Amino acid sequence: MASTGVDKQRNRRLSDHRGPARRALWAAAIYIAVGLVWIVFSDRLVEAWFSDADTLSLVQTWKGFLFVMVTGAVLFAATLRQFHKDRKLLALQYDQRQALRRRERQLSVLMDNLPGMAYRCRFDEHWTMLFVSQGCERLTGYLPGELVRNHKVTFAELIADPQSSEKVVEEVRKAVENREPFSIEYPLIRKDGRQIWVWERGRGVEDDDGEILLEGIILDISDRKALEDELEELATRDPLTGLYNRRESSRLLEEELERARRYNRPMALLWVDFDHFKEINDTYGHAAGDSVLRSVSKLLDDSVRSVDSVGRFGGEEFVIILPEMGVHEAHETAERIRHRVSGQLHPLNNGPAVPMTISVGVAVYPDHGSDAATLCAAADRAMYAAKSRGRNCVVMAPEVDGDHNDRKDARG
Ligand SMILES: Nc1nc2c(ncn2[C@@H]2O[C@H](COP(=O)(O)OP(=O)(O)OP(=O)(O)O)[C@@H](O)[C@H]2O)c(=O)[nH]1
Repeated sequence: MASTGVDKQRNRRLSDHRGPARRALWAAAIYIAVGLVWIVFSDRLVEAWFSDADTLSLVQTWKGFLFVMVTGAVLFAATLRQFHKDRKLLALQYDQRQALRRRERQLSVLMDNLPGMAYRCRFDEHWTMLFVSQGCERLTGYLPGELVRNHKVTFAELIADPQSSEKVVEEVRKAVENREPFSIEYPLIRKDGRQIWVWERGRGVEDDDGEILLEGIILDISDRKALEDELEELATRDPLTGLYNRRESSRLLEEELERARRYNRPMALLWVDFDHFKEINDTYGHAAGDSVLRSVSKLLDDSVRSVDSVGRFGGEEFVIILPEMGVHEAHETAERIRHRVSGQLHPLNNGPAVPMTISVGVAVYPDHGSDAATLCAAADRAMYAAKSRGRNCVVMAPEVDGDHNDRKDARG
C-alpha cells in the first residue's frame, strides 16, 4: 500500500511533458537575450572606441569569433554535462535490468524448487489461479496451464469435500478482513484420484485495480498427517485389540456424560469381564490368551452401534459406552452381547477354538450415577455381582454385591 503513493508520484513526474520543454525554452530565451544584448551593446562600444573603419572591421570580426567561441564553449560544457548524465542513467538502467534479471532467475529457481506450489489467485468461488509455480504438477498432478484461469479444472474442485471447502472459505475470509495471513490444512484430490493433505499459508494483497488477490504457498503434508494419525492411534488405542485404551475410554465417557447432561438424555455403561480367562492362559499359553482377547474384542466391537464405543480398561476387562440408552435397552444389549460371546468358539493361534463367557455389569446415567466415577463404580460392582451369581450373566447396577465394593474402591 505504501508503494502506491510513490508510484503515483513517479507516474505524475513521467507524464509531465512541460518540464523539459519549458527548460529548453528558458535556455533559448536566455541565449537570445544575451546574444541581442551582446550584439547591440558590443557594436556600440566598439564603434565608440574605434573610429578607424579598417580597425573597426577587424575588431568586429574578432568580436564575432569571440561570440562563436564563448557560445561554443558553453554549448560544449552543457552537452558534455548532459552526455555524462545520460551515460550515468544508461549505466544505472543497465545495472537495474541486470539486478532485475538476477532476481527473477533466483525467484524462479526458488519457486521451482519449493517443496510445494506457490500461487496467486482470485478470491472467488473457483479460487481462480492467475499464476502457479512448476510445483503445481508435483502437488496436484495437473500442469500449471491446466489450472491457471480454470483452463481444465478449478482449484475449488480439487478440495476433497464440501465441509473442507466451507472451512477454507471461512478461514481465508476472516484473515482477509483482518488483513492477516492465513494458515490452513485441508484434503485435496490429485489428478490421479489420490487424496493428499495440504498446508496452505497465504495472505490477501491488493492489485493495481484494487481487487483483492491471494498469494501464498501450498505444501503436501500427507506424511506428517499420517504420522499424526499413527501417534493418535498409539495414544488412544490398545495395541493388542485395537479398541480404545483406558485413557481414551475415560475421556469418551466424560464426553458422553456431558452430552447426556446437556440434552437431558440417559446413557449406559457396560462393564465386561471374561470368565476364568486365567485358565486359557494356563492351559494354552499367553499367546493363545491374546488370540482369544482379540477374537472377543472384535465380537464386542461388531455387536454395538457406530455411535457406541468399546474400550479395553485393562487385562480382560472392557467397558462399552452406549449413548442415549436407558435401563431396559441397555440390559437387552448386554444380554445380546453376552449371548453372542458364549454362542461361538474363539480361535487360538496354536490350537483348537475354545468357548468363552463374559460377566457384564450395567449402570445407567442418571439412574445409577451422575458422574463418571460413580457410574463406573456402580457398573463394576454389578459386574462382580454377576461373577458371584455364577458368571456368564448380566446384572443391573442396583443389585450390588457388597463383597466387591472394596475392590472397586481400591481401583479408583
Ligand atoms: N494373554 C493375556 N492374558 C492377560 C492379559 N492381561 C491380563 N491377562 C490375564 O488375565 C487373567 C485374569 O485372571 P483373573 O483376574 O484371575 O480372572 P479370571 O481368570 O478371568 O477369573 P474371573 O474373572 O474371576 O472369572 C490373568 O491370568 C492375566 O495374566 C493379556 O494382555 N494377555
